[in-house]
Amino acid sequence: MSNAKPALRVALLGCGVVGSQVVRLLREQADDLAARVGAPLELAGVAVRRLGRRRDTDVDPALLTTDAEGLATRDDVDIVVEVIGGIEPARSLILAAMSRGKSVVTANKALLAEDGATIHAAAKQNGADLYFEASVAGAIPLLRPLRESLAGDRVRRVLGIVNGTTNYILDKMDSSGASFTDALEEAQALGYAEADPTADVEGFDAAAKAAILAGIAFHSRVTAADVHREGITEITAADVASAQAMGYVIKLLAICALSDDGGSIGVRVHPAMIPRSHPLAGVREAYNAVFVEAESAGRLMFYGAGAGGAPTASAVLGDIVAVARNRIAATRGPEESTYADLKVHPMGATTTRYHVSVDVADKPGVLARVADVFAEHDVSIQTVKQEGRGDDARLVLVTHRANDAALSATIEDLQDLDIVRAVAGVMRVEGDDTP
Ligand SMILES: NC(=O)C1=CN([C@@H]2O[C@H](COP(=O)(O)OP(=O)(O)OC[C@H]3O[C@@H](n4cnc5c(N)ncnc54)[C@H](OP(=O)(O)O)[C@@H]3O)[C@@H](O)[C@H]2O)C=CC1
Ligand SMILES: N[C@@H](CC=O)C(=O)O
Repeated sequence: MSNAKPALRVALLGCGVVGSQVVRLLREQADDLAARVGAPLELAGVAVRRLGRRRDTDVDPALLTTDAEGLATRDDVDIVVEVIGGIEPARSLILAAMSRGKSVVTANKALLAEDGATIHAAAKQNGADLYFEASVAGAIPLLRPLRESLAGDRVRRVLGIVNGTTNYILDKMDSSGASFTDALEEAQALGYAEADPTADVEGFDAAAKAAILAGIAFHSRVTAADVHREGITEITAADVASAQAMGYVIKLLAICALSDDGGSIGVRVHPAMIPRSHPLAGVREAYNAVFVEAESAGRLMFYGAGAGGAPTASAVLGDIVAVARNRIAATRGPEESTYADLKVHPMGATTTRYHVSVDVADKPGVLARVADVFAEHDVSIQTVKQEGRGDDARLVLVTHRANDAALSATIEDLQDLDIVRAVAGVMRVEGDDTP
């Protein structure tokens, strides 16, 4: 009598940048996967929007369908992998699959950050597995370490680069002086950018990832709407060059941090100047890197490919193996943990540092009047430099940490001073105090 377990059948919803690589890996690694799972994994079908479209890998045409719901709910399907993206129809498809007892693997950060509550509740109600490692930082194992390996610790901060497209763009602008538009086109051609790159360059993608990270790290429900978000579309080649001249590099950072009293969380995504000696400054191209700071573990760094078909498919495959093993063992992975129920505090209540360039009239008393405005808002100046420019001068100030609301009020009041020609640049500074 044979001990071979029957195959586990996988329905793939979406066969684009990520899905086509999932198909390839399921085929090329079939024997290894079967050995690791303890049963073969068989592709039951592949749902797409356009049947005739050219794919990046060979897909048996007999497996292709446009009836995603029919496939996701078929009786002969055990595992549903959603790599369509967006809110609908992805949400309805996942819910339909769970209601029919399927295990679900998804890479869909937009959906989890907007309506994770519904998806997690359905997983719980139906006793279904929900794995989503690929939704944050592509290939990097980050969610499972947070959910499982660090379950015995207290995370205080998660900080890093979680969007490959914007890192690619900022890196190209920094290393070759490329324009924003040229660098974005390259990132799109390489498959890093979302279908609509607005999600990347305006920081929505990073904000969705920050919401997922904060929710897991702090055992609370955090949605994309809770995240303070600024993108990189306003950053010019001149900003990049001026940061470079001062020994800084501009990166789009996601920062999720517990307040000092541990009673709330700050979750923000914005461009920031970091010193070129900081480890995040060396994160090039579409790579991602995330620091997790936990009370007992100290500082951990996770680094790797944050976007692209094959790296993301690696994370999807890892989840497929995990849910397949769970099905064979008749068990489930960990449920969502939101017991701490911490609230997200507004950006104004966060402490940050600013780098400010102000064009002023070059005459006596100007520096004192500018310094007075900072003092009125209780913002302490760390360094100030002055460059002459004919009748005008440029003051470049870097502050100490201060309340973000006080920093922005300082900028508003500076703009009202008669000796100020223009506030030429304002950017947050991170990393001087965090290697
Ligand atoms: N690209 C990346 O680097 C990463 C992506 N992700 C996430 O992975 C997911 C997939 O991304 P990606 O592969 O880049 O996206 P693509 O746009 O490349 O692929 C989307 C796929 O979904 C199919 N599709 C769209 N609408 C439907 C529908 N109504 N029914 C059935 N199929 C449909 C498309 O079909 P057709 O091919 O016929 O148009 C296409 O095959 C997203 O959630 C994304 O955020 C996560 C990490 C990294
Ligand atoms: N567009 C995203 C893809 C992965 O999530 C990125 O650039 O990081």
